[in-house]
Amino acid sequence: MRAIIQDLKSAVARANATNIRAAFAADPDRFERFSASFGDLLMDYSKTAVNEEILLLLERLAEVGGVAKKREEMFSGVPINFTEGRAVLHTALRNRSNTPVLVEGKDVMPDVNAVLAAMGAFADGIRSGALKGATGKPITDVVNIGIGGSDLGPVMAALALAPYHDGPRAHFVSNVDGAHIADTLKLLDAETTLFIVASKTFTTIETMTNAASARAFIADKLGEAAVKHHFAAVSTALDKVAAFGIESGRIFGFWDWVGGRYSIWSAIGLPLMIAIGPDNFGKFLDGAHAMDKHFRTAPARQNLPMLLGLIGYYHRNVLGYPSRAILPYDQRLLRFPAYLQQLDMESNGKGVTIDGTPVEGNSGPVVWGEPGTNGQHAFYQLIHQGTSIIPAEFMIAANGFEPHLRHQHELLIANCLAQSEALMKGRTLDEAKEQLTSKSMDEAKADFIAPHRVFTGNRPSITFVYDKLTPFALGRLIALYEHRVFVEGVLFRINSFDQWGVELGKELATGLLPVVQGKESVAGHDSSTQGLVTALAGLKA
Ligand SMILES: O=P(O)(O)OC[C@H]1O[C@H](O)[C@H](O)[C@@H](O)[C@@H]1O
Repeated sequence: MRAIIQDLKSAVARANATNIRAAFAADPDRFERFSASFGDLLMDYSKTAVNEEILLLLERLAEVGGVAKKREEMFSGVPINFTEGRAVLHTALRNRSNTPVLVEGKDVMPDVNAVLAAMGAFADGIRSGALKGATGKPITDVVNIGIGGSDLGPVMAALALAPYHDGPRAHFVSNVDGAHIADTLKLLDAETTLFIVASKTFTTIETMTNAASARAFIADKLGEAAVKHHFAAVSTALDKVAAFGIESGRIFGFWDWVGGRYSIWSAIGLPLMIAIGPDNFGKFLDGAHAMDKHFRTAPARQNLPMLLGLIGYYHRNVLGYPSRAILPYDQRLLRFPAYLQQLDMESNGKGVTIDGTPVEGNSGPVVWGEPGTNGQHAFYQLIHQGTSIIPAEFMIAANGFEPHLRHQHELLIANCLAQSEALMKGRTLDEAKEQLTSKSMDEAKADFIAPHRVFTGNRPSITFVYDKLTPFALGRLIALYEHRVFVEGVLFRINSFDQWGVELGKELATGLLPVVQGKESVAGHDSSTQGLVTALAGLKA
Protein backbone atom coordinates (compact mmCIF):
# COMPACT_ATOMS: atom_id res chain seq x y z
CA MET A 1 0.00 0.00 0.00
CA ARG A 2 2.86 2.31 0.83
CA ALA A 3 4.09 2.06 -2.77
CA ILE A 4 0.65 2.86 -4.19
CA ILE A 5 0.33 5.89 -1.94
CA GLN A 6 3.70 7.05 -3.22
CA ASP A 7 2.53 6.45 -6.80
CA LEU A 8 -0.58 8.47 -6.05
CA LYS A 9 1.49 11.37 -4.77
CA SER A 10 3.64 11.27 -7.88
CA ALA A 11 0.56 11.07 -10.11
CA VAL A 12 -0.91 14.15 -8.41
CA ALA A 13 2.30 16.11 -8.86
CA ARG A 14 2.87 15.01 -12.46
CA ALA A 15 -0.61 15.96 -13.63
CA ASN A 16 -0.92 18.95 -11.31
CA ALA A 17 -4.16 17.20 -10.40
CA THR A 18 -5.18 19.61 -7.68
CA ASN A 19 -5.73 22.24 -10.37
CA ILE A 20 -9.34 21.16 -10.81
CA ARG A 21 -10.23 24.31 -12.66
CA ALA A 22 -7.68 23.52 -15.36
CA ALA A 23 -8.94 19.94 -15.55
CA PHE A 24 -12.44 21.22 -16.31
CA ALA A 25 -11.13 23.64 -18.91
CA ALA A 26 -9.23 20.81 -20.61
CA ASP A 27 -12.02 18.26 -20.65
CA PRO A 28 -15.63 19.08 -21.53
CA ASP A 29 -16.64 15.53 -20.59
CA ARG A 30 -15.25 15.69 -17.10
CA PHE A 31 -18.66 15.41 -15.44
CA GLU A 32 -19.56 12.37 -17.55
CA ARG A 33 -16.28 10.76 -16.69
CA PHE A 34 -16.33 11.39 -12.97
CA SER A 35 -19.90 10.93 -11.86
CA ALA A 36 -21.87 7.80 -11.03
CA SER A 37 -25.48 6.97 -10.22
CA PHE A 38 -27.48 4.45 -8.30
CA GLY A 39 -31.17 4.83 -9.09
CA ASP A 40 -32.06 8.50 -8.69
CA LEU A 41 -29.00 9.09 -6.51
CA LEU A 42 -26.27 10.83 -8.48
CA MET A 43 -22.76 11.32 -7.14
CA ASP A 44 -20.76 14.01 -8.89
CA TYR A 45 -17.10 13.78 -7.91
CA SER A 46 -15.79 15.61 -10.95
CA LYS A 47 -14.97 18.60 -8.75
CA THR A 48 -12.31 16.62 -6.86
CA ALA A 49 -8.66 16.30 -7.82
CA VAL A 50 -8.99 12.97 -9.58
CA ASN A 51 -8.03 11.86 -13.04
CA GLU A 52 -8.04 8.49 -14.76
CA GLU A 53 -4.64 7.47 -13.45
CA ILE A 54 -5.47 8.47 -9.89
CA LEU A 55 -8.72 6.53 -9.95
CA LEU A 56 -6.97 3.45 -11.25
CA LEU A 57 -4.42 3.73 -8.46
CA LEU A 58 -7.19 4.15 -5.90
CA GLU A 59 -8.90 1.05 -7.26
CA ARG A 60 -5.58 -0.80 -6.92
CA LEU A 61 -5.35 0.47 -3.37
CA ALA A 62 -8.77 -1.04 -2.62
CA GLU A 63 -7.62 -4.35 -4.11
CA VAL A 64 -4.33 -4.46 -2.28
CA GLY A 65 -5.97 -3.21 0.91
CA GLY A 66 -8.42 -6.13 0.78
CA VAL A 67 -11.63 -4.07 0.78
CA ALA A 68 -13.67 -6.65 -1.16
CA LYS A 69 -12.56 -9.48 1.12
CA LYS A 70 -13.35 -7.54 4.29
CA ARG A 71 -16.69 -6.51 2.81
CA GLU A 72 -17.64 -10.16 2.30
CA GLU A 73 -16.49 -10.95 5.81
CA MET A 74 -18.68 -8.19 7.21
CA PHE A 75 -21.79 -9.25 5.27
CA SER A 76 -21.31 -12.89 6.15
CA GLY A 77 -20.93 -12.51 9.90
CA VAL A 78 -17.17 -12.98 10.41
CA PRO A 79 -16.24 -11.33 13.76
CA ILE A 80 -14.28 -8.50 12.15
CA ASN A 81 -14.71 -6.41 15.32
CA PHE A 82 -11.96 -8.52 16.82
CA THR A 83 -11.20 -6.36 19.87
CA GLU A 84 -14.69 -7.12 21.10
CA GLY A 85 -14.97 -10.54 19.44
CA ARG A 86 -18.09 -9.53 17.52
CA ALA A 87 -19.56 -9.82 14.06
CA VAL A 88 -20.67 -6.58 12.39
CA LEU A 89 -24.10 -7.19 10.98
CA HIS A 90 -26.20 -4.05 10.91
CA THR A 91 -26.82 -5.11 7.30
CA ALA A 92 -28.81 -8.13 8.60
CA LEU A 93 -31.27 -5.75 10.28
CA ARG A 94 -32.32 -4.48 6.86
CA ASN A 95 -31.82 -7.72 4.95
CA ARG A 96 -35.16 -7.48 3.18
CA SER A 97 -34.32 -10.45 0.97
CA ASN A 98 -34.44 -12.51 4.16
CA THR A 99 -31.66 -14.82 3.00
CA PRO A 100 -30.02 -16.54 5.98
CA VAL A 101 -27.26 -14.64 7.79
CA LEU A 102 -25.22 -16.85 10.07
CA VAL A 103 -23.56 -15.86 13.33
CA GLU A 104 -21.66 -18.77 14.83
CA GLY A 105 -23.68 -21.13 12.65
CA LYS A 106 -27.10 -19.74 13.61
CA ASP A 107 -29.34 -17.80 11.21
CA VAL A 108 -30.14 -14.45 12.84
CA MET A 109 -32.96 -13.55 10.46
CA PRO A 110 -35.83 -15.22 12.39
CA ASP A 111 -34.93 -13.16 15.49
CA VAL A 112 -34.50 -9.99 13.44
CA ASN A 113 -37.92 -10.48 11.85
CA ALA A 114 -39.56 -11.30 15.17
CA VAL A 115 -38.32 -8.09 16.82
CA LEU A 116 -39.38 -6.06 13.79
CA ALA A 117 -42.85 -7.58 13.97
CA ALA A 118 -43.08 -6.90 17.72
CA MET A 119 -41.99 -3.29 17.18
CA GLY A 120 -44.61 -2.94 14.44
CA ALA A 121 -47.38 -4.26 16.68
CA PHE A 122 -46.33 -1.97 19.54
CA ALA A 123 -46.01 1.05 17.23
CA ASP A 124 -49.42 0.36 15.73
CA GLY A 125 -50.88 0.04 19.23
CA ILE A 126 -49.49 3.40 20.29
CA ARG A 127 -50.37 5.11 17.01
CA SER A 128 -53.95 3.83 16.94
CA GLY A 129 -54.57 4.59 20.61
CA ALA A 130 -55.18 0.92 21.44
CA LEU A 131 -52.26 1.11 23.87
CA LYS A 132 -53.10 3.90 26.28
CA GLY A 133 -51.59 5.63 29.28
CA ALA A 134 -52.50 4.59 32.83
CA THR A 135 -55.48 6.95 32.95
CA GLY A 136 -56.93 5.68 29.70
CA LYS A 137 -55.80 8.54 27.49
CA PRO A 138 -54.05 7.88 24.17
CA ILE A 139 -50.32 8.62 23.88
CA THR A 140 -49.63 11.94 22.17
CA ASP A 141 -45.90 12.29 22.91
CA VAL A 142 -43.02 9.83 22.87
CA VAL A 143 -39.74 10.68 24.58
CA ASN A 144 -36.68 8.66 23.61
CA ILE A 145 -34.10 8.58 26.38
CA GLY A 146 -30.73 7.51 25.02
CA ILE A 147 -27.36 8.92 24.02
CA GLY A 148 -24.78 8.42 21.26
CA GLY A 149 -25.95 5.69 18.92
CA SER A 150 -29.13 5.30 20.96
CA ASP A 151 -30.06 8.91 20.22
CA LEU A 152 -28.38 10.39 17.17
CA GLY A 153 -29.91 7.99 14.62
CA PRO A 154 -33.53 8.35 15.72
CA VAL A 155 -33.22 12.09 16.34
CA MET A 156 -31.64 12.68 12.94
CA ALA A 157 -34.06 10.45 11.04
CA ALA A 158 -37.16 11.71 12.84
CA LEU A 159 -36.29 15.24 11.79
CA ALA A 160 -35.35 14.20 8.26
CA LEU A 161 -38.67 12.44 7.74
CA ALA A 162 -40.89 15.09 9.32
CA PRO A 163 -43.24 15.12 6.28
CA TYR A 164 -44.11 11.50 7.08
CA HIS A 165 -45.01 12.07 10.72
CA ASP A 166 -48.53 10.99 11.40
CA GLY A 167 -47.99 9.44 14.83
CA PRO A 168 -47.40 10.96 18.26
CA ARG A 169 -44.85 13.74 18.57
CA ALA A 170 -41.25 12.58 19.07
CA HIS A 171 -38.88 14.09 21.65
CA PHE A 172 -35.32 13.14 22.46
CA VAL A 173 -33.46 13.48 25.72
CA SER A 174 -29.79 12.57 25.77
CA ASN A 175 -27.63 14.89 27.86
CA VAL A 176 -27.01 14.11 31.53
CA ASP A 177 -27.42 17.86 32.01
CA GLY A 178 -30.74 18.01 33.88
CA ALA A 179 -31.67 20.96 31.68
CA HIS A 180 -32.38 18.57 28.82
CA ILE A 181 -35.00 16.46 30.53
CA ALA A 182 -36.38 19.38 32.52
CA ASP A 183 -36.99 21.48 29.41
CA THR A 184 -38.57 18.50 27.66
CA LEU A 185 -40.86 17.49 30.51
CA LYS A 186 -42.06 21.06 30.88
CA LEU A 187 -43.89 20.66 27.57
CA LEU A 188 -45.49 17.31 28.37
CA ASP A 189 -48.51 15.85 30.08
CA ALA A 190 -47.61 12.71 32.07
CA GLU A 191 -50.94 11.09 31.22
CA THR A 192 -50.24 11.09 27.49
CA THR A 193 -46.46 10.55 27.44
CA LEU A 194 -44.56 7.37 26.69
CA PHE A 195 -40.85 7.08 27.50
CA ILE A 196 -38.60 4.74 25.56
CA VAL A 197 -35.37 3.99 27.41
CA ALA A 198 -32.87 3.15 24.69
CA SER A 199 -29.46 1.79 25.63
CA LYS A 200 -27.55 -1.06 24.09
CA THR A 201 -25.76 -1.80 27.35
CA PHE A 202 -28.39 -0.41 29.74
CA THR A 203 -25.55 0.87 31.89
CA THR A 204 -24.84 4.26 30.29
CA ILE A 205 -24.90 6.72 33.15
CA GLU A 206 -26.62 9.54 31.24
CA THR A 207 -29.45 7.32 30.08
CA MET A 208 -29.92 5.57 33.40
CA THR A 209 -30.00 8.91 35.21
CA ASN A 210 -32.50 10.46 32.79
CA ALA A 211 -34.62 7.30 32.89
CA ALA A 212 -34.76 7.52 36.68
CA SER A 213 -35.86 11.17 36.44
CA ALA A 214 -38.54 10.26 33.90
CA ARG A 215 -39.72 7.41 36.13
CA ALA A 216 -40.00 9.82 39.05
CA PHE A 217 -41.97 12.23 36.84
CA ILE A 218 -44.59 9.56 36.07
CA ALA A 219 -44.65 8.17 39.61
CA ASP A 220 -45.08 11.66 41.10
CA LYS A 221 -47.87 12.66 38.76
CA LEU A 222 -49.72 9.38 38.30
CA GLY A 223 -48.49 7.01 41.05
CA GLU A 224 -46.12 4.03 41.01
CA ALA A 225 -48.66 1.70 39.42
CA ALA A 226 -48.80 3.93 36.34
CA VAL A 227 -45.12 3.53 35.50
CA LYS A 228 -45.51 0.31 33.52
CA HIS A 229 -48.01 1.95 31.15
CA HIS A 230 -45.63 4.79 30.32
CA PHE A 231 -42.35 3.00 29.67
CA ALA A 232 -40.84 0.79 27.02
CA ALA A 233 -37.18 -0.11 26.54
CA VAL A 234 -34.72 -1.08 23.83
CA SER A 235 -31.53 -2.91 24.72
CA THR A 236 -29.31 -5.92 24.24
CA ALA A 237 -29.18 -6.37 28.04
CA LEU A 238 -32.65 -7.76 28.65
CA ASP A 239 -31.96 -8.78 32.27
CA LYS A 240 -30.98 -5.23 33.20
CA VAL A 241 -34.14 -3.82 31.56
CA ALA A 242 -36.33 -6.23 33.49
CA ALA A 243 -34.59 -5.11 36.70
CA PHE A 244 -35.57 -1.51 35.88
CA GLY A 245 -39.19 -2.65 36.04
CA ILE A 246 -40.27 -2.55 32.41
CA GLU A 247 -42.79 -5.19 31.37
CA SER A 248 -41.50 -7.92 29.08
CA GLY A 249 -43.99 -7.11 26.29
CA ARG A 250 -42.53 -3.61 26.11
CA ILE A 251 -38.90 -4.62 25.86
CA PHE A 252 -37.37 -4.78 22.39
CA GLY A 253 -34.05 -6.49 22.03
CA PHE A 254 -31.14 -6.33 19.68
CA TRP A 255 -27.78 -8.04 19.55
CA ASP A 256 -24.13 -7.45 20.29
CA TRP A 257 -23.34 -7.66 16.57
CA VAL A 258 -25.10 -4.30 16.10
CA GLY A 259 -22.75 -1.42 16.90
CA GLY A 260 -24.38 1.52 18.71
CA ARG A 261 -23.69 3.94 15.86
CA TYR A 262 -25.10 1.42 13.37
CA SER A 263 -28.25 0.66 15.38
CA ILE A 264 -30.90 2.93 13.85
CA TRP A 265 -32.05 -0.11 11.83
CA SER A 266 -32.70 -2.14 14.99
CA ALA A 267 -35.27 -1.59 17.74
CA ILE A 268 -33.36 1.65 18.42
CA GLY A 269 -35.46 2.89 15.48
CA LEU A 270 -38.66 2.41 17.51
CA PRO A 271 -39.34 6.12 18.14
CA LEU A 272 -38.92 6.73 14.41
CA MET A 273 -41.26 3.86 13.62
CA ILE A 274 -43.88 5.22 16.00
CA ALA A 275 -43.60 8.65 14.38
CA ILE A 276 -43.74 7.59 10.71
CA GLY A 277 -45.44 4.17 10.94
CA PRO A 278 -44.17 0.65 10.32
CA ASP A 279 -44.72 0.86 6.53
CA ASN A 280 -42.53 3.91 6.15
CA PHE A 281 -39.97 2.40 8.51
CA GLY A 282 -39.95 -0.64 6.20
CA LYS A 283 -39.20 1.65 3.24
CA PHE A 284 -36.35 3.18 5.23
CA LEU A 285 -34.92 -0.33 5.67
CA ASP A 286 -35.54 -1.05 1.97
CA GLY A 287 -33.40 1.95 1.00
CA ALA A 288 -30.51 0.75 3.14
CA HIS A 289 -30.84 -2.78 1.80
CA ALA A 290 -30.74 -1.50 -1.77
CA MET A 291 -27.49 0.32 -0.95
CA ASP A 292 -26.09 -2.84 0.69
CA LYS A 293 -26.69 -4.84 -2.49
CA HIS A 294 -25.18 -2.07 -4.58
CA PHE A 295 -22.10 -1.88 -2.36
CA ARG A 296 -21.65 -5.63 -2.41
CA THR A 297 -21.99 -6.12 -6.14
CA ALA A 298 -21.34 -2.96 -8.20
CA PRO A 299 -17.92 -2.64 -9.87
CA ALA A 300 -15.71 -0.09 -8.15
CA ARG A 301 -16.19 2.67 -10.72
CA GLN A 302 -19.99 2.50 -10.37
CA ASN A 303 -20.00 1.74 -6.66
CA LEU A 304 -20.96 4.87 -4.76
CA PRO A 305 -19.74 3.89 -1.26
CA MET A 306 -16.51 2.58 -2.76
CA LEU A 307 -15.90 5.79 -4.72
CA LEU A 308 -16.80 7.94 -1.74
CA GLY A 309 -14.49 5.93 0.51
CA LEU A 310 -11.63 5.97 -1.97
CA ILE A 311 -11.89 9.71 -2.49
CA GLY A 312 -12.23 10.24 1.26
CA TYR A 313 -9.07 8.23 1.81
CA TYR A 314 -7.30 10.11 -0.99
CA HIS A 315 -8.21 13.45 0.57
CA ARG A 316 -7.01 12.39 3.99
CA ASN A 317 -3.96 10.30 3.35
CA VAL A 318 -2.62 11.36 -0.02
CA LEU A 319 -3.52 15.05 -0.07
CA GLY A 320 -3.44 15.44 3.73
CA TYR A 321 -6.71 17.35 4.18
CA PRO A 322 -7.59 17.33 7.87
CA SER A 323 -11.36 17.55 7.82
CA ARG A 324 -14.45 17.22 5.68
CA ALA A 325 -17.57 19.35 5.71
CA ILE A 326 -21.01 17.76 5.33
CA LEU A 327 -23.27 20.36 3.80
CA PRO A 328 -26.81 19.14 3.14
CA TYR A 329 -28.95 21.63 1.28
CA ASP A 330 -31.88 20.15 3.07
CA GLN A 331 -33.02 21.73 6.31
CA ARG A 332 -34.46 18.43 7.49
CA LEU A 333 -30.96 16.94 7.38
CA LEU A 334 -30.05 19.37 10.14
CA ARG A 335 -28.70 16.61 12.38
CA PHE A 336 -27.12 14.56 9.60
CA PRO A 337 -23.66 16.11 10.11
CA ALA A 338 -23.85 15.29 13.84
CA TYR A 339 -24.97 11.77 13.02
CA LEU A 340 -22.04 11.36 10.63
CA GLN A 341 -19.69 12.75 13.24
CA GLN A 342 -20.38 9.77 15.46
CA LEU A 343 -20.51 7.32 12.57
CA ASP A 344 -17.23 8.47 11.08
CA MET A 345 -15.18 9.80 13.97
CA GLU A 346 -16.06 7.07 16.47
CA SER A 347 -15.42 4.46 13.78
CA ASN A 348 -12.26 5.78 12.20
CA GLY A 349 -10.73 8.01 14.87
CA LYS A 350 -8.17 5.35 15.76
CA GLY A 351 -4.38 5.37 16.08
CA VAL A 352 -3.64 1.66 16.13
CA THR A 353 -3.90 -0.77 13.22
CA ILE A 354 -5.42 -4.24 13.29
CA ASP A 355 -1.87 -5.52 13.92
CA GLY A 356 -1.50 -3.34 17.00
CA THR A 357 1.04 -1.05 15.33
CA PRO A 358 0.64 2.72 15.01
CA VAL A 359 -1.37 3.86 11.96
CA GLU A 360 0.92 5.05 9.17
CA GLY A 361 -0.05 8.52 8.02
CA ASN A 362 -3.56 9.52 9.01
CA SER A 363 -6.78 7.85 10.01
CA GLY A 364 -10.22 9.47 9.88
CA PRO A 365 -10.68 13.20 9.37
CA VAL A 366 -12.65 15.64 11.50
CA VAL A 367 -16.23 15.61 10.24
CA TRP A 368 -18.44 18.62 10.69
CA GLY A 369 -21.10 20.64 8.95
CA GLU A 370 -24.44 22.37 8.90
CA PRO A 371 -27.20 22.64 6.36
CA GLY A 372 -26.97 25.16 3.56
CA THR A 373 -27.82 27.88 3.08
CA ASN A 374 -27.27 28.71 6.77
CA GLY A 375 -23.59 27.71 6.72
CA GLN A 376 -22.96 30.10 3.82
CA HIS A 377 -23.61 33.00 6.14
CA ALA A 378 -21.42 31.63 8.88
CA PHE A 379 -18.35 29.49 8.14
CA TYR A 380 -18.12 29.13 4.33
CA GLN A 381 -15.73 32.09 4.32
CA LEU A 382 -13.02 29.76 5.61
CA ILE A 383 -13.86 27.04 3.11
CA HIS A 384 -13.54 29.55 0.25
CA GLN A 385 -10.57 31.62 1.35
CA GLY A 386 -9.03 30.05 4.44
CA THR A 387 -5.59 28.49 4.51
CA SER A 388 -6.81 24.89 4.91
CA ILE A 389 -8.40 22.94 2.11
CA ILE A 390 -11.66 21.43 3.34
CA PRO A 391 -13.34 18.98 1.00
CA ALA A 392 -17.08 19.63 1.02
CA GLU A 393 -19.87 17.13 0.50
CA PHE A 394 -23.08 18.72 -0.75
CA MET A 395 -26.45 17.04 -0.97
CA ILE A 396 -29.58 18.36 -2.63
CA ALA A 397 -33.01 16.98 -3.56
CA ALA A 398 -34.59 17.85 -6.88
CA ASN A 399 -37.92 18.14 -5.12
CA GLY A 400 -39.03 19.45 -1.77
CA PHE A 401 -42.25 18.58 0.03
CA GLU A 402 -43.79 22.01 -0.35
CA PRO A 403 -45.06 22.44 -3.93
CA HIS A 404 -46.38 25.89 -3.08
CA LEU A 405 -42.82 26.91 -2.09
CA ARG A 406 -41.17 25.65 -5.27
CA HIS A 407 -39.55 29.05 -5.77
CA GLN A 408 -37.76 28.62 -2.43
CA HIS A 409 -36.55 25.19 -3.44
CA GLU A 410 -35.18 26.62 -6.67
CA LEU A 411 -33.25 29.19 -4.66
CA LEU A 412 -31.91 26.39 -2.48
CA ILE A 413 -30.72 24.44 -5.53
CA ALA A 414 -29.14 27.52 -7.10
CA ASN A 415 -27.23 28.21 -3.89
CA CYS A 416 -25.99 24.66 -3.58
CA LEU A 417 -24.72 24.55 -7.15
CA ALA A 418 -23.22 28.03 -6.87
CA GLN A 419 -21.13 27.01 -3.86
CA SER A 420 -19.50 24.03 -5.49
CA GLU A 421 -18.90 26.02 -8.66
CA ALA A 422 -17.33 28.86 -6.70
CA LEU A 423 -15.14 26.48 -4.71
CA MET A 424 -13.88 24.83 -7.86
CA LYS A 425 -13.52 27.85 -10.17
CA GLY A 426 -12.54 30.52 -7.73
CA ARG A 427 -11.77 34.00 -9.04
CA THR A 428 -8.34 35.10 -10.21
CA LEU A 429 -6.76 38.45 -9.44
CA ASP A 430 -7.32 39.56 -13.03
CA GLU A 431 -10.97 38.56 -12.88
CA ALA A 432 -11.37 40.39 -9.58
CA LYS A 433 -9.72 43.54 -11.00
CA GLU A 434 -11.73 43.39 -14.16
CA GLN A 435 -14.93 43.21 -12.18
CA LEU A 436 -13.96 46.23 -10.14
CA THR A 437 -12.77 48.41 -12.98
CA SER A 438 -15.82 47.53 -15.03
CA LYS A 439 -17.77 49.10 -12.19
CA SER A 440 -15.80 52.28 -12.98
CA MET A 441 -13.45 51.97 -10.04
CA ASP A 442 -10.07 53.55 -10.65
CA GLU A 443 -7.11 51.23 -11.25
CA ALA A 444 -5.20 52.11 -8.07
CA LYS A 445 -8.12 51.41 -5.82
CA ALA A 446 -8.89 48.21 -7.68
CA ASP A 447 -5.27 47.05 -7.18
CA PHE A 448 -5.68 47.55 -3.45
CA ILE A 449 -9.04 45.91 -3.03
CA ALA A 450 -8.80 43.13 -5.56
CA PRO A 451 -6.53 40.74 -3.57
CA HIS A 452 -9.26 40.31 -0.96
CA ARG A 453 -11.65 39.36 -3.71
CA VAL A 454 -9.49 36.57 -5.04
CA PHE A 455 -10.72 33.02 -4.57
CA THR A 456 -8.00 30.45 -5.17
CA GLY A 457 -10.53 27.91 -6.42
CA ASN A 458 -9.50 24.28 -6.88
CA ARG A 459 -11.28 23.46 -3.63
CA PRO A 460 -12.74 19.98 -3.90
CA SER A 461 -16.33 18.99 -3.42
CA ILE A 462 -18.63 16.09 -4.07
CA THR A 463 -22.31 16.68 -4.76
CA PHE A 464 -25.12 14.20 -4.26
CA VAL A 465 -28.39 14.79 -6.07
CA TYR A 466 -31.55 12.80 -5.40
CA ASP A 467 -35.22 13.02 -6.20
CA LYS A 468 -36.71 13.63 -2.76
CA LEU A 469 -35.89 12.89 0.88
CA THR A 470 -38.22 9.91 1.23
CA PRO A 471 -37.75 7.15 3.86
CA PHE A 472 -36.17 5.02 1.11
CA ALA A 473 -33.79 7.82 0.09
CA LEU A 474 -32.76 8.48 3.69
CA GLY A 475 -32.08 4.79 4.37
CA ARG A 476 -30.01 4.64 1.20
CA LEU A 477 -28.05 7.79 2.11
CA ILE A 478 -27.19 6.59 5.63
CA ALA A 479 -26.09 3.17 4.34
CA LEU A 480 -23.96 4.91 1.71
CA TYR A 481 -22.07 6.76 4.42
CA GLU A 482 -21.82 3.67 6.64
CA HIS A 483 -20.11 1.81 3.83
CA ARG A 484 -17.84 4.74 2.96
CA VAL A 485 -16.64 4.71 6.57
CA PHE A 486 -16.09 0.97 6.20
CA VAL A 487 -14.00 1.38 3.04
CA GLU A 488 -11.85 4.06 4.62
CA GLY A 489 -11.42 2.02 7.80
CA VAL A 490 -10.15 -0.98 5.84
CA LEU A 491 -7.67 1.26 4.03
CA PHE A 492 -6.52 2.84 7.28
CA ARG A 493 -6.09 -0.77 8.47
CA ILE A 494 -8.00 -0.12 11.68
CA ASN A 495 -10.92 -1.73 13.44
CA SER A 496 -13.78 0.66 12.66
CA PHE A 497 -16.19 -1.09 14.98
CA ASP A 498 -14.86 -0.61 18.50
CA GLN A 499 -14.63 2.63 20.50
CA TRP A 500 -12.10 2.16 23.27
CA GLY A 501 -11.29 5.86 23.12
CA VAL A 502 -14.47 6.74 24.99
CA GLU A 503 -13.59 4.62 28.02
CA LEU A 504 -10.99 6.66 29.89
CA GLY A 505 -13.19 9.73 30.30
CA LYS A 506 -16.06 7.57 31.56
CA GLU A 507 -13.82 5.93 34.17
CA LEU A 508 -12.44 9.25 35.35
CA ALA A 509 -15.95 10.75 35.59
CA THR A 510 -16.99 7.88 37.84
CA GLY A 511 -13.99 8.55 40.06
CA LEU A 512 -14.59 12.31 40.11
CA LEU A 513 -18.26 12.20 41.10
CA PRO A 514 -17.60 11.67 44.85
CA VAL A 515 -14.96 14.40 44.64
CA VAL A 516 -17.47 16.82 43.07
CA GLN A 517 -20.02 15.79 45.70
CA GLY A 518 -17.48 16.68 48.42
CA LYS A 519 -17.40 13.11 49.72
CA GLU A 520 -13.80 12.48 48.71
CA SER A 521 -10.69 14.61 48.61
CA VAL A 522 -9.41 16.00 45.31
CA ALA A 523 -5.83 15.16 46.38
CA GLY A 524 -4.09 12.91 43.90
CA HIS A 525 -5.56 14.65 40.84
CA ASP A 526 -3.46 17.00 38.72
CA SER A 527 -3.29 20.64 39.79
CA SER A 528 -5.60 21.81 37.00
CA THR A 529 -8.33 19.36 38.02
CA GLN A 530 -7.80 20.31 41.65
CA GLY A 531 -8.08 24.00 40.81
CA LEU A 532 -11.27 23.48 38.78
CA VAL A 533 -12.92 21.35 41.47
CA THR A 534 -12.09 23.98 44.07
CA ALA A 535 -13.37 26.82 41.87
CA LEU A 536 -16.67 25.03 41.20
CA ALA A 537 -17.08 24.16 44.88
CA GLY A 538 -16.46 27.80 45.76
CA LEU A 539 -19.22 28.93 43.38
CA LYS A 540 -21.72 26.25 44.43
CA ALA A 541 -25.00 27.85 45.55
O1 LIG B 1 -26.59 2.46 23.87
P1 LIG B 1 -25.66 2.65 25.01
O2 LIG B 1 -25.11 1.35 25.52
O3 LIG B 1 -26.32 3.43 26.11
O4 LIG B 1 -24.43 3.48 24.52
C1 LIG B 1 -24.54 4.78 24.06
C2 LIG B 1 -23.25 5.28 23.48
O5 LIG B 1 -22.28 5.35 24.48
C3 LIG B 1 -20.94 5.00 24.31
O6 LIG B 1 -20.13 5.83 25.07
C4 LIG B 1 -20.41 4.82 22.93
O7 LIG B 1 -19.33 5.65 22.66
C5 LIG B 1 -21.44 4.95 21.84
O8 LIG B 1 -21.01 4.22 20.73
C6 LIG B 1 -22.79 4.47 22.28
O9 LIG B 1 -23.68 4.60 21.22
